Amino acid sequence: MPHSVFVDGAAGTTGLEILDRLAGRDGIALIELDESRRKDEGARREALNEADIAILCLPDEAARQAMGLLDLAMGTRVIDASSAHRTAEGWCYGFPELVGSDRVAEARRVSNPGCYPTGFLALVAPLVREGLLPADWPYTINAVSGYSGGGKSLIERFQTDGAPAFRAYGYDMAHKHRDEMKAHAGLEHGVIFAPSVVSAYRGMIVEVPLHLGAMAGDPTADALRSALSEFYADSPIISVRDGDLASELLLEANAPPSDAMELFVFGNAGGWHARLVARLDNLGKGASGAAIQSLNLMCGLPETTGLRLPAA
Ligand SMILES: NC(=O)C1=CN([C@@H]2O[C@H](COP(=O)(O)OP(=O)(O)OC[C@H]3O[C@@H](n4cnc5c(N)ncnc54)[C@H](OP(=O)(O)O)[C@@H]3O)[C@@H](O)[C@H]2O)C=CC1
Ligand SMILES: CC(=O)N[C@@H](CCC(=O)OP(=O)(O)O)C(=O)O
Repeated sequence: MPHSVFVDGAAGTTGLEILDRLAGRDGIALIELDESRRKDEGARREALNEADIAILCLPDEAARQAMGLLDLAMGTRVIDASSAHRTAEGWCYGFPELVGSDRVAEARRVSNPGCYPTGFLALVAPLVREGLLPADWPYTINAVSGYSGGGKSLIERFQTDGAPAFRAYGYDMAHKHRDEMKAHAGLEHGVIFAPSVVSAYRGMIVEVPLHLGAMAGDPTADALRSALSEFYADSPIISVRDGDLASELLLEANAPPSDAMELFVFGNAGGWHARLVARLDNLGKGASGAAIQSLNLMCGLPETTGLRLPAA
């Protein structure tokens, strides 16, 4: 029997990329609502409850409302791409490399990680867990994203005459991703997060600069890189690159979709300064690709089925 899947918010940026990854896949039967019914509450209620798995690609408030439309007796499992449930009780954080594929495979409620937290957590969470980086450090994250990260409204803003070339934001110091980063890295302090947007459709670079020399235990950039390489050795999605090979990291204006994520650890000659960097597609491992990875696990399929990964 195929697994029936309903994407609520299928006409949005994340939803469309999920449909693209599901196109032509065996074992999946899509439940679709046409344009006239896609926001109709009754039609959505019916589709949500008919599905084996519902993927919510909605703004936070609409995602919470969708959860209220579910009849628990129907047993629909949920993957929520919004930030409504990322630190909520009873939800599995959909980052299989960090929480374990088995936990995602068995979960009834999976919260898809945010795009920026995906880069930050991939770099920092394993190193904190292994005691190589302190949990009580005041971490800072500098990041740049393609404009599709802001959904339809930001896409329109960046594709209209007079669009900015660069937009820095988050100056209220209260970006919604901060709690998610702190919670899932197991940190003691809130992070300082400096996000920005460039005039490229997709892609992001997330950087964590570190004064290693001021940390107890004197971790070195080489030690951090080795630990990450070992941690992700079996991952077909996350790879650790040799920092010596990169003197610059680029985002292409028209990059194709990718579900891969590359990690870099750059260190200075003395080894007391490091820059931990993740490069990923905000719509790939940062959103739609991650949702498909979780969907695959929940359906008992190989976790990379349907993902957009570069040829090995
Ligand atoms: N874009 C990205 O890179 C990432 C996005 N996310 C998250 O994924 C979710 C979706 O984001 P994104 O795709 O970018 O946003 P978009 O704005 O591109 O799409 C949201 C879609 O939801 C639809 N929608 C809004 N309210 C309702 C409702 N009540 N019922 C049914 N449909 C509704 C919108 O309809 P309409 O078309 O009429 O506006 C739109 O099609 C958000 O929570 C976002 O934070 C997470 C990680 C990365
Ligand atoms: C460029 C841009 O605007 N990005 C979004 C985050 C995108 C994302 O990860 O979405 P969630 O809302 O699901 O967390 C922002 O900063 O709010």
